[in-house]
Order: sequence, then C-alpha cells, then structure tokens
Amino acid sequence: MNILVINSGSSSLKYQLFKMPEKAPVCSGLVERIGIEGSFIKHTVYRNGEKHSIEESGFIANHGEGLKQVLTLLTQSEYAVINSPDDITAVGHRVVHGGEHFTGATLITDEVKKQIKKLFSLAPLHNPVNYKCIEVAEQTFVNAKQIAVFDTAFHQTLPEKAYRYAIPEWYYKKHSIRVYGFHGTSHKYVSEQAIKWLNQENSKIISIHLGNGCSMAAIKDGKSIDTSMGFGPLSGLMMGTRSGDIDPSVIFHLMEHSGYTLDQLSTLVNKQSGLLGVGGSSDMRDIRKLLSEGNAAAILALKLYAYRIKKFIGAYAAVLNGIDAIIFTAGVGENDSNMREAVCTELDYLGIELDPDQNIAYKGELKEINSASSKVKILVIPTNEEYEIAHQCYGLLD
Ligand SMILES: Nc1ncnc2c1ncn2[C@@H]1O[C@H](COP(=O)(O)OP(=O)(O)O)[C@@H](O)[C@H]1O
Ligand SMILES: CC(=O)OP(=O)(O)O
Ligand SMILES: [Mg+2]
Repeated sequence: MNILVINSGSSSLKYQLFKMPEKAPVCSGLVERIGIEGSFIKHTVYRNGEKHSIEESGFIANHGEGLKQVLTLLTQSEYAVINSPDDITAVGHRVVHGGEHFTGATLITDEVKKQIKKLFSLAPLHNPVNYKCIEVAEQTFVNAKQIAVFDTAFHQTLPEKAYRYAIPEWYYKKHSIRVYGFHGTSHKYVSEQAIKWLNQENSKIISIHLGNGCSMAAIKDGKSIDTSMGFGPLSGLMMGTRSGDIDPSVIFHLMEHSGYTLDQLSTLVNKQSGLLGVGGSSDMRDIRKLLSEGNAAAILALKLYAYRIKKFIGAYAAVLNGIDAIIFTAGVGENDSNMREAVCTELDYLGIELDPDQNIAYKGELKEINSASSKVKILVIPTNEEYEIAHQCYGLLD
C-alpha cells in the first residue's frame, strides 16, 4: 500500500510517499520559505536505487497553494509517481496540537476535525495550516483514509510536576491549561535512533530540535519527562519568528501602557520575534549571510539563540541527573555547524566536549561529533517525521 505523508511546519511543507510494509520511500520533497521571498519546491523520486530531483521556484504564499503544486508534481510531472489519486491508500498528516484528546495516530473524522479546529488559537501558526492540508487532501484523495499524528502525543508521559503550571488547579481541570509539548514525532524518532546507537535501553538523552520552531526534550529511558514548549508551541527556545520564553509582565505592560490588542500581542510574540525580530530574518541562512557582512543585529540574534539552548541543557542535565547523549536535529540543528559549536562551547563541566573536525564533517547521516574524551555523546541525527508518521499510520491500518 502507498502512504503519503504531509508534514506542514510553520515555514515549510515536507512530504514523502512510502510503499508499506516495505517502508520504501517512493518520493520525497519539500516546499521551503513559504510566505517569504525565495520560496521553492524540491521534488525527489527514488527509482532503481537512483535519485532524481527537480526544483521549481516562484513565490508560494501559503501552505494550501504549496500542497496543490506538490499534488501536481506527484501526478502530472516528468517525475510523477502515481497514476491516479486512488493509488494512495492513506494520507498521514502531521497535526501540531492535539490537546488532551489524542495520544496516538487517529483516523480523521468530522469530530476529529472539530477538535483540531478548536485548538487553532493555541497553535496559530500550525493547526489552521494542518487543517487546510487535510481539506485539500480529502478533496484530492477522496477514497484514501486520512490519519492525523499529533506533535503532542510523545509528551503525554510527562510527570505531573513537569506538565502542571503553578496556577490554581481549576485552570487545569476546567480549561485544560497544562504543558503539552510539541515536535514529539521528531523527538521520538531521533531519540529512538540514539538509543539504538548507544545500545543502551536505560538512557538519559537531551534532544534539541532546531527548525523554524525550536524545542528541547529531556528523555529518560525512551520517555519524554520534560520539554521546553508548553501550552502552545511558543515557550522555551528562541525560534524563527517566535520569542520563546518571555516574562508575562511584558504582555501586561504593553496592554496597559501602549494599548496593544490581543491580536497585536499574538502577532508580536508569534510572528515578529525570534531571529526575525532580533536579527532581521526568520531564516537562519539569511542570518548567517548578515553575520558575514558584520551585521550587529544578526550577531546578537545568534548569541541569544545559542545562550537559550545552553540554559536548557543545564536545566535538563539537572532534571535527568546526568546525560548520556545530546542530539542536534532539524533544519538548523542538522545544517548549522557553527550553531552546534556555539551551543557546546564551555560545557565541559557537564562532560560535553565537541570535536570541531567531526562537527564540520557531518554529511547528512547519524554522526557522533564529540571528542574522544567527552563523557557525553554529541549526536547529529537527521529527523524524519514523515517516516515516523507513515510507520504509525501503517500500525493503525494494520
Ligand atoms: N545550510 C543551512 N545552514 C543553516 N541553517 C539552515 C540550513 N538549511 C536550513 N537551515 C535552517 O533551518 C530552518 C528550517 O528548519 P526546518 O526544520 O525545515 O523548519 P520547519 O520544519 O520548522 O519549517 C531555517 O531557519 C533554515 O534557515
Ligand atoms: C511545533 C513547531 O513549532 O513546528 P515547526 O518547527 O515545524 O514550525
Ligand atoms: Mg518542522
């Protein structure tokens, strides 16, 4: 059977088609820089052990538009991989916020769509886009099963002391206000790879997912026990356009003294902050270019970004009472060796020592980049949320 997976992130749309149960990728691709200048699509097909890619550029305003172009590539291009929409048995969708309702892969019904919609305001950069992709897929693949896999699911193992906020219980009981955590599919996938690599069931791992959205997870014996994002995908690390942790007093101050509305405040912390707000672009590649021109704002943005990650490594070393491995993953984590170096500098007290040559030598497959004397393994592991989603969808259908 063919399972198509659609992973819409805040700045990108990734997709992969898998032949199951062989777990063989038939094609994969990504639409990048959605909504900003320089959008492009890269579509790759795998045939007879060889890879063939095509790239298309041209501004793509939103994820719905991106997905429609992807569907044309899948069905009508030189590198088409299906003859008819009926060749797809199931479409697996990454859905970012599942609230307390969903813990595993879930068949999408009208009721499930209603719940995803209810959570729009908690994940404003994601759930509306995930919903749109479900609608486009339902219209295109009318006979396929549509399945959701939630970012929040992996973090359902958080202990109460980690998932409860220090506010009256009523807000948890009545309004479900608690830490949910995100990027769970990615943290799960890379930590399982790390556990296999370490060959150690009982392990203390810190997973650092640095994409457009960024989060970290403390993972003990394969289970998430703490994570940096919270009620929504906004707290914790500095991100592409999101502020990460910010004292709520700032919000009260802007409301009281500058008359900011709810919308303006949400736009500020979700869309105008992070790398964009401090450094001038939401895209790390642009920030690196600005840095090479000596741009002071870009220098500051990079310092803040690395410093926040370092602080969470310290916190999670304490929470786990030790560390066996830290993992760098996602767009920045996998591709930006300078950021990995900035994060790992002066962490020898915790037993974290980078090997600069190994760090630079990373080429897209799981790699150890620590020095020989480092007590902690430093791993770069390419995430594969699409694979994990396909695997979970297959489990549900089977
Ligand atoms: N070669 C690279 N060097 C530095 N950053 C990179 C590189 N390639 C991609 N990135 C960064 O990765 C981020 C996007 O990561 P990704 O995981 O694709 O995001 P998301 O899934 O959240 O949309 C962007 O900030 C982008 O600049
Ligand atoms: C949850 C989240 O921030 O996802 P992404 O990094 O894909 O935007
Ligand atoms: Mg992502």
